[in-house]
Amino acid sequence: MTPLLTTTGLKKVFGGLTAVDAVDFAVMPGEIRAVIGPNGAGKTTFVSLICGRLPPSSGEIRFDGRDITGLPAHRRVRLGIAYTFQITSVFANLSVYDNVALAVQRTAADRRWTGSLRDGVMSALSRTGLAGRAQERAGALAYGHQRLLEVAMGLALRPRLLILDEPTQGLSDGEIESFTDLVREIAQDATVLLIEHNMPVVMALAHRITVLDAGKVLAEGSPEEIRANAAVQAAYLGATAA
Ligand SMILES: Nc1ncnc2c1ncn2[C@@H]1O[C@H](COP(=O)(O)OP(=O)(O)OP(=O)(O)O)[C@@H](O)[C@H]1O
Repeated sequence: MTPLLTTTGLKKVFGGLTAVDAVDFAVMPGEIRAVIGPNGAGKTTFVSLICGRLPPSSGEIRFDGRDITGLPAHRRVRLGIAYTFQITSVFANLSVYDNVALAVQRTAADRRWTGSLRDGVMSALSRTGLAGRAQERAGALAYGHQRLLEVAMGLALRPRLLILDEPTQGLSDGEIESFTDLVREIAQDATVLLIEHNMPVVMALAHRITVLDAGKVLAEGSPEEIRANAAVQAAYLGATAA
């Protein structure tokens, strides 16, 4: 099987700071991959390079065998890369329904969604548990529900690779549980790249985990391997995981 996504020698330098430092990375189709690491490790910068929000300083990104390093973000969305932002990117004054409708329209314009607008919106809202809030103003939703709305907007883009950046931040314990089920369901027809600080969520969901530290890959492996890795414990896990 060939990887869906690879990065080779991927690097991002901000002034004197190397935020992502020569990262070689590969994700297989259908995988749920978690990227973890201490604050400032370079996780958000790394996924921003993958989705095209930031240009790399050097290195290469391939998606489905194709070199996408120079492609603008909107072209990557068309290829099936969707990124839910760490900072809520919903339109506060539009309804929940209309926010998702914008994503469905975009997908329909690319002919990647051929059903009705309403079916596309309601399917994404049902999967995220937001169907009952379709007519609410997005800005009036609780923070956790706004995060779910972002996931619904990401799903409406019908991605092959869904990048979730700290999706459980601000969710209650019950919401985290349903979110975990949702990610498993999403992974039945998409590949998931998950940046997450909540270690129980990471350990429950990820097939494999990549640990970044100071922009470099410190370790990579199954949840069991990462849990047992002494270098990871020293850099990170000891402080945050039970
Ligand atoms: N636009 C930017 N300009 C300058 N420095 C930046 C910029 N974006 C990020 N950095 C720096 O790059 C480093 C990596 O940041 P990044 O946000 O990618 O880390 P992170 O692992 O996602 O952290 P967190 O877990 O806190 O979100 C940090 O030192 C940060 O201050």
